[in-house]
Amino acid sequence: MKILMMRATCNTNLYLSYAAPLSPQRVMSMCPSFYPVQFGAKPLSCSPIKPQFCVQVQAFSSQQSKEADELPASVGFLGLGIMGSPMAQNLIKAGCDVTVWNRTKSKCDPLISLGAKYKPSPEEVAASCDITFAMLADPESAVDVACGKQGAASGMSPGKGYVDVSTVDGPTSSLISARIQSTGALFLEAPVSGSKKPAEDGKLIFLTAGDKSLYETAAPYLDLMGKSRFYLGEVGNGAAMKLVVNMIMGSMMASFSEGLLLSEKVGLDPSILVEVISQGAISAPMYAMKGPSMVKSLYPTAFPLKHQQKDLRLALGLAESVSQPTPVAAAANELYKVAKSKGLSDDDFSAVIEALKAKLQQKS
Ligand SMILES: NC(=O)C1=CN([C@@H]2O[C@H](COP(=O)(O)OP(=O)(O)OC[C@H]3O[C@@H](n4cnc5c(N)ncnc54)[C@H](OP(=O)(O)O)[C@@H]3O)[C@@H](O)[C@H]2O)C=CC1
Ligand SMILES: O=CCCC(=O)O
Repeated sequence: MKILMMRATCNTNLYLSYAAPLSPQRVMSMCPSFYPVQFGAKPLSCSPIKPQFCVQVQAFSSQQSKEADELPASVGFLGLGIMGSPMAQNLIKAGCDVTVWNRTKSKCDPLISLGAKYKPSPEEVAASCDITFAMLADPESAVDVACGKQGAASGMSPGKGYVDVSTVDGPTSSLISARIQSTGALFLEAPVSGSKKPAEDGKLIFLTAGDKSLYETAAPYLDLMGKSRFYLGEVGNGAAMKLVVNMIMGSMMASFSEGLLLSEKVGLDPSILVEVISQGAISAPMYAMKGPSMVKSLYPTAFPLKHQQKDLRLALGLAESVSQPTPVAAAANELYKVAKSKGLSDDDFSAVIEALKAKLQQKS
């Protein structure tokens, strides 16, 4: 039985409380950059679900409490790559007391110039902050920074919280959660939907799961970095939601690449294909944003291809764990692997089109 309650407040914030399965429609609603979603009064229809996918969802489409003077806590930020840097910057710009760490120290410097404090290890950041966020490349680095030597867990204690916003798989998140909780501290996973520009604009979508009280404490910070947040229940659900979203995205990009190349091969102008798509039912901001540069064989990095391949690999593992066939994603994953082998790991994931070009050249 589904319950959907919506109410619009006078300041136009929309609060949506939704007790429902993790339906395909919910996944769609969490990737608004790919498909326009309309919340209606009518409940979305859901297919039968497995108990492990039953979650409590609370979504806040928000311009909520963004006043830094109401934020007493000191905040740590570990991992200052493409995403972590702008996210930490938004906290600093809002007036938060932020302490940063990054493996490559030079990436801390611009943030220190903006007013951040610096500590030389994750342990020292965690020891000096109330809440510590981590935005790391992959499961290995997320575990290392949280649980390794001089890792954040060594600096955690009761009263503190650790919020991992990296994209990892559920088992990795559970492992980090257990280590953090063993110190008496609280854990929340909160991977994000949205890329470099939404990170800069404070418009990310947080897919959170884990300790509810930490979710509530962290909410004002999430709102400084994002435009909405979903609370999905127990640890692993946020990771799973993120992997499903990125599995869809990876396949979409591979399919788009095939279309661009096929249009060219049959004598059409791929730029016109981009325009045609933009006006129809399959239009997506992702195609409109990446298409014009893909036509010019340019791939300025917003989401590194190596991370997209990592997400497909982890999503396929998730599917395997529940015996769910995912042939389209598996085929897409092979293309990203080819692209990696051609040295495109650090290009944008739209460079996957080069893997198809390479296949064409092999044939001719
Ligand atoms: N870019 C995007 O559009 C999005 C990315 N994500 C996810 O967010 C996470 C970060 O992505 P992004 O910022 O793009 O990635 P980057 O590759 O730009 O940054 C990765 C960060 O991880 C650090 N790191 C890597 N390996 C280690 C290690 N062994 N020990 C310690 N630190 C390490 C890097 O440190 P150093 O600087 O020293 O290399 C850097 O701070 C990934 O999980 C990604 O999948 C999620 C949404 C969108
Ligand atoms: O993990 C990367 C996601 C990129 C996006 O949501 O646009």
